[in-house]
Amino acid sequence: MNRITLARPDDWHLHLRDGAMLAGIAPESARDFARALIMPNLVPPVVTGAEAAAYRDRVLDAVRGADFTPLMTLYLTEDTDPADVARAAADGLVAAVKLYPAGATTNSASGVRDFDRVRAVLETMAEIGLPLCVHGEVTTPEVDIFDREAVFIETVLDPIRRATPGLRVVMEHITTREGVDYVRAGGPDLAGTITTHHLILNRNHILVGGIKPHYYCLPVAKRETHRQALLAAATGGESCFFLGTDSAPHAKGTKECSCGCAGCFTATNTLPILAQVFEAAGTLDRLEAFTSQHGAAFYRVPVNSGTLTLERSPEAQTFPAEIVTGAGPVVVFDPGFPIHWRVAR
Ligand SMILES: NC(=O)N[C@@H](CC(=O)O)C(=O)O
Ligand SMILES: [Zn+2]
Ligand SMILES: [Zn+2]
Repeated sequence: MNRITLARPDDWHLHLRDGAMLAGIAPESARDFARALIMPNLVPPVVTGAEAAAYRDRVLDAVRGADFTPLMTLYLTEDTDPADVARAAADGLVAAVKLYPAGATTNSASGVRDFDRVRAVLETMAEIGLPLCVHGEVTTPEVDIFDREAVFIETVLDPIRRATPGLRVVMEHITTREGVDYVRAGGPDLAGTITTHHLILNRNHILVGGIKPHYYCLPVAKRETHRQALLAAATGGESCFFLGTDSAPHAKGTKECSCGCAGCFTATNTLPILAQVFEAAGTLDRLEAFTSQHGAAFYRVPVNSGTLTLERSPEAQTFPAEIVTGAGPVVVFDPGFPIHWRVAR
């Protein structure tokens, strides 16, 4: 197959930042994606409906003219007001609430420490059907970083779900076989997003032959067996798994330094990379389900009416190595193998 046409894709987990970074990188997503779920981990975070409305306007300014709808999220804190969440959902302003365990990842200092303190918000969300998106890692210093997702499922996520019947949950950027198995067994109220880079990277890619700061993200890539489980989940056609790129721009200098930031920037070339990965797996016919259908179904929005066509050429494609922004250059994810697909313009 040399050409494939999909309903326009959605990115169900995207970081667009703010200010000069937002202005520089938002077009990279708006070019190929019709909608994206915009993460609220700004500094300070997007906590209230009013803050989400203002941020949505800034995102719309940044993509000026593009056919792109930002779906906003609220950052869950121990002080979040359930009534404000319910209002923002009823107004169609927010599509989800995001749970960051305090200290788990980039800009998560305002996250949740005591899960009992967010019980009322979670109960309201269960009543109105508003999904909770979860960064699923414990932050306990004793727990090994490669085990943090699996331990989170057992000690945090499963208890929350049992205590809050009807709560709809998305386990974001799953990185382990345990995550895949938990989502698969979780029934219609549970889904999992999978990133582009976690379909490609295992932990060797980060560490063997020299440290690769642009392959460092959280949750960190795991052993090859876990990557294979993620690949089987993404390409297997099961409706509980869909694309959330977690494209997370950081200025080059803040990744290439002695304490580099976590995040891979994949917005620019995600769809060509995914076409290559699905083709290699012999499942190109399931790419559209992963990029454009399953997520829409979980979030109860129609599949996009526009289309996007990918075409294959014998020669490898080249993509920009960096995106220039007013906040510094952002290095574009390099999968480490040739990509023969490009988006037809
Ligand atoms: N994934 C990352 O490594 N980083 C994300 C935060 C996140 O999604 O956890 C970021 O905001 O940079
Ligand atoms: Zn995260
Ligand atoms: Zn993220």
